Amino acid sequence: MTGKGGNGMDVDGIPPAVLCEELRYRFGEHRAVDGVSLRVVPGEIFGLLGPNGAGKTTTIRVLTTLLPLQEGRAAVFGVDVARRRMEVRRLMGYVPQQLSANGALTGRENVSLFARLFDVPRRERRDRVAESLEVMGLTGDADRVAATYSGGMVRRLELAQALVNHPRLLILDEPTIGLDPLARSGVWERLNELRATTGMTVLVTTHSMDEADTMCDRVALMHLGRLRAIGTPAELKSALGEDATLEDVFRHHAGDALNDDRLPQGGFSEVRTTRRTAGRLG
Ligand SMILES: Nc1ncnc2c1ncn2[C@@H]1O[C@H](COP(=O)(O)OP(=O)(O)OP(=O)(O)O)[C@@H](O)[C@H]1O
Repeated sequence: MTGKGGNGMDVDGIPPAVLCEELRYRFGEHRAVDGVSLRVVPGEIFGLLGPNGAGKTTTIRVLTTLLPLQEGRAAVFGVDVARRRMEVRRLMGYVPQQLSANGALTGRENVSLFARLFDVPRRERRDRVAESLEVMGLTGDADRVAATYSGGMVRRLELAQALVNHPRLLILDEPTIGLDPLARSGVWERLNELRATTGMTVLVTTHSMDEADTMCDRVALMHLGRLRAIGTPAELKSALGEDATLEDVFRHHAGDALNDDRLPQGGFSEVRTTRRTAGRLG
């Protein structure tokens, strides 16, 4: 990681892909995000980890400008999230936890819709849509309605939708939730290829410590609105002991939060965790 200079710039003059400084967000009296500071280096896959209710989605929603910035500072490639919202939106692709594809449309129609929403110039749309579908391995299935796709294909379709904008930063909220191991590795394979070919920065939230360990360059462990640890998976594990897993690291910093029923999880999170993406489209 490069060193830190003044006004959020890294010393080599390149702004971080994501910068959060003392970010806070409250829902009424409840502090969902409580003083989060982090920087994501351009080109890395950065994992924001934590149990239900940790504040991951709220952090992401502030970064994507879907929630207003209440306190602190956030910037994407040096562009201030509070003051230059439209510019920030143009820099990023976002795949939320909620379904963002329409089962009644074909894969190609779904991606075309996003190309229009993102204002991709009309003469470039066809090629951009085809390119995004190709990158996500969906060319052969592009003209089938999405309701016939498997869960893994739906997730890759949602990634294709987010990519049609040629974003510099891709933000993914639980991209592999509800998918079987094969579909999970399919999604990660495509993300890795994408990063290798475009140098795109990826910010991903996940509950899965195993996935984060293998797939992320660096991770931040979040619990009850605060960051408890940040570093490469190897650094975090070796600081704890020779055979430590990332899950051990998490337990060290956050107790038994990974399966603590007393946490403010809410029924909806439970449903989200277990539902199958394909089923949602049927
Ligand atoms: N719209 C809302 N109104 C009130 N409280 C909310 C709202 N959205 C989230 N919260 C609360 O804020 C806290 C952080 O929620 P958030 O969704 O950011 O966590 P998370 O780490 O993304 O969890 P999950 O993995 O379940 O998505 C939780 O306690 C949650 O109940």
